[in-house]
Amino acid sequence: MLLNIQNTHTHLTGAIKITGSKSETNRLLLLQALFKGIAIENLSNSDDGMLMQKALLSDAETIDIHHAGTAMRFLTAYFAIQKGRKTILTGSKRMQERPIGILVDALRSLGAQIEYQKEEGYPPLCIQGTSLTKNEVTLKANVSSQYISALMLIGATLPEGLIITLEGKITSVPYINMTLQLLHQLDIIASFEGQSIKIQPAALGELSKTITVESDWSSASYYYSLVALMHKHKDSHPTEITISSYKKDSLQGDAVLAKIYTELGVTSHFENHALTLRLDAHKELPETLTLDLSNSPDIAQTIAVSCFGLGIACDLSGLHTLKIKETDRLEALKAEITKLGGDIEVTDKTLHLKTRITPIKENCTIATYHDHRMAMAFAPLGLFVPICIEDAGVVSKSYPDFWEDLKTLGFKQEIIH
Ligand SMILES: O=C(O)C1=C[C@@H](OP(=O)(O)O)[C@@H](O)[C@H](O)C1
Ligand SMILES: C=C(OP(=O)(O)O)C(=O)O
Repeated sequence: MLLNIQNTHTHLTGAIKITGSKSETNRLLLLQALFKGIAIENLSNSDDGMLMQKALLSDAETIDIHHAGTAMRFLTAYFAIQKGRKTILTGSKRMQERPIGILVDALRSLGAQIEYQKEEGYPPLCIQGTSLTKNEVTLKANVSSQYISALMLIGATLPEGLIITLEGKITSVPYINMTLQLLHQLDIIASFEGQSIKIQPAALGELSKTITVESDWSSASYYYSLVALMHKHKDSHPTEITISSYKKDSLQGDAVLAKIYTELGVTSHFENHALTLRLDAHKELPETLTLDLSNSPDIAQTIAVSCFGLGIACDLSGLHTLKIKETDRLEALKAEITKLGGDIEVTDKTLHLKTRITPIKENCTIATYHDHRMAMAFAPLGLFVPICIEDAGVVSKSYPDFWEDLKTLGFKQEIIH
């Protein structure tokens, strides 16, 4: 579906309800399958969350997880400990290009039986479930934190628990802390200090807990971007978008958005789980926004596009994980921002955008590369020019209601056949 979107209104106000964090949902669903007695509220309605749920309920031999990277990694650990069960775990063409060797090696060193079906180091996997015999493992921590969270999630089910030693610079640290905090909420004794994670064994089936998932902060990023981009109308009506349900003390690293976007003139106000984003029309924008995003890789696209829209430069670092996500996000950003008239350079871990001196090109078609975040990150530019988003349905990976929610903010949308 090719979608042409635009918002010519000179003011932006609205209230939007976003469903639960995809990351928290994926963790809690897996923990729920391992430890009976967990109830979850405000689950994510994302495709990835649904796929995770379906996979955990299925007794089929072949499980296809499509584009859901977190689910792929977590389920590899889960099926590795399903004694006596054989599972072929596969995914989309892109999933078969996303590396999983570090996790497979770690699980094998604990006693897991996992074979590659096609290329060494990549899905699909043939997993023969068994009891893991060891309780100590060492793995590289600089490629994806999902490998580490996957091990942490099964750690408490092992008879002696699990000690994980991390090698190298740890990437996406808040996601490891999120896993740790959720284990704590289930009264599992676990620690993460320096390069070492320790998980104590826990009794299976003894829990009785209800956990409410906070709404998804990565999805909130697109509203931060919209409010920031209203700088062009700063002399007109107040800009204010309320999103729910959020809290100040989040488990999600992407909550750093509140701090980052103050630089771009967006203030955040929490009240009774509602988060109101307001434009601070007097804020003087920086010439260059400089950020290390190694702790919050999923908001890199939003921030790059916000800066492009505002016409300011940005220097983003810590982007080494972007190349192995739904697409090579660095190359995708470069291609699409260039198409719109931007001057952008990328390396394999950084992005440098120059101050924009020419107007944004109108009626460009943004390619989305099977990546939900490409579609959603570029959509706010519809505040400036009509913009076409290719394969707009791709947003369902994390935020199926995105286009409907944008409509409520006055975005006109036309499907082009
Ligand atoms: O654990 C998680 O829920 C996630 C971890 C991050 O991946 P990396 O650790 O590979 O950066 C993030 O990009 C992904 O969307 C979700
Ligand atoms: C990278 C992402 O997801 P995953 O790795 O779970 O596919 C994402 O949602 O931006």
